[in-house]
Amino acid sequence: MPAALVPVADHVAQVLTLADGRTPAVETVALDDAPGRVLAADLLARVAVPPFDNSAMDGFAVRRADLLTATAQAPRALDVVADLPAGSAAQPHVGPGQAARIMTGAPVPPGADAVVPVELTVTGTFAGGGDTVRVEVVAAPAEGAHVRRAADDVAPGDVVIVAGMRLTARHASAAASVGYATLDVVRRPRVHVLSTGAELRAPGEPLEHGQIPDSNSTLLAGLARAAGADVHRVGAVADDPAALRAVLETAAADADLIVTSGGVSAGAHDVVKELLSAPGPDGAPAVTFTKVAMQPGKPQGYGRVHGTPIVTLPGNPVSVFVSFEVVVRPLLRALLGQEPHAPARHVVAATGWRSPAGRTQHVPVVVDDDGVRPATSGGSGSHLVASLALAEALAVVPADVDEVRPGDVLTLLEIDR
Ligand SMILES: Nc1nc2c(c(=O)[nH]1)N[C@H]1C(S)=C(S)[C@@H](COP(=O)(O)OP(=O)(O)OC[C@H]3O[C@@H](n4cnc5c(N)ncnc54)[C@H](O)[C@@H]3O)O[C@H]1N2
Ligand code: MOO
Repeated sequence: MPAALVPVADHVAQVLTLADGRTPAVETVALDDAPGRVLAADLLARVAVPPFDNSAMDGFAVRRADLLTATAQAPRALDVVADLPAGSAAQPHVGPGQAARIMTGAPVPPGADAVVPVELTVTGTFAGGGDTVRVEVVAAPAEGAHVRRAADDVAPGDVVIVAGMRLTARHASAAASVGYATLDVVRRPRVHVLSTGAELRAPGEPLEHGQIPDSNSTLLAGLARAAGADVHRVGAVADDPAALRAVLETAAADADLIVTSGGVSAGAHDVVKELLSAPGPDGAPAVTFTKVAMQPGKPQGYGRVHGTPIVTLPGNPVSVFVSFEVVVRPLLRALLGQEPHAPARHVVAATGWRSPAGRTQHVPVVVDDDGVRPATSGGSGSHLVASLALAEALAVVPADVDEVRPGDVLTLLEIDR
């Protein structure tokens, strides 16, 4: 009787042990280079946002108490004692019956407690050169009107970005706004990606009967790079144990993680399994090959080669994609000092489909207003690599469900992150 399939969560937990005891190395990058990187430590504001009380409008900084009775019929006149453009370092005192002309972003001067927009004034021309002119205000401002308070957004010492965050342009701009020109980020894990199979040719090469393009190494390299890794794509290695051994030795010397595809099932030429099942110096196999209760992606392996973590994925291209999302991405996240699993979202099925009993199904889906539906009529077929480009997410069907019905709630794995 065949051995029971390993539940997906148990397998992922085993693979994650490859990251145990590894502390991510840290490096400093300029803000422009920060998007795509992972923040190494909580970022505390060095300066407040805004750093000072400032005007939200072009107009006049005033004392509200002067203007309580101001209306269009009975405007209130004030003496204009200063002109404050954004960037002004001047701090003129605004006394009773006075105003300062002020532009958006300029510091609100001492004594003033509200800003009247220029549209609510009738004679707001300013003579310049320090001359005192008068402005008429036609409405009473609300308390603190159009004043953006210092530290409205964050105060010095506030946590602005938490460690482990995958940085975007928004994070880089937040860091700039609180006083940083550089950020400490996690060094990218070095990942070597290779494919195995005698049938594989490099993309674009002419194909003889029986041959196919190596699409898996392109897929894995792109996914790992987008997840934050520094990737070396080895490409395709023939089904030859000596050649594979040599490639793996080179990879182990350079990489933090090796990811392979193909050669892990029950075939006569499954070279990855054949080579790496052999016991290491202490007698224990360095790589464990197993069958996981998932579809696609059942045959899997994980372990170490010369001490370097390795994950061996099955060869079918959709299996590779699903395996990356389910198995490799959590490991990469762990190597980057992130929580292995991003928070799950839920969706409803817009249509029904079959799912293999006893295996968690991961179906490439498109996401519409009424829910998700398989991206191709072939569902989760593991060879449908060209149509995989249509997918917008993976829908997860639990192992104990063999039929999805319209309206069923499913977990959604986001892709292209
Ligand atoms: N007797 C059994 N046969 C198979 C089993 C099984 O349990 N018993 N499992 C099936 C499942 S499920 C999968 S998945 C595949 C996995 O096989 P391998 O990991 O050994 O992969 P290969 O045989 O090398 O290739 C499978 C398939 O994928 C194509 N392929 C491989 N590499 C690439 C690449 N780099 N780019 C594009 N396409 C690739 C390859 O040509 C094959 O068609 O085994 C089943 N068989
Ligand atoms: O589990 Mo295999 O990956 O069906 O296709």
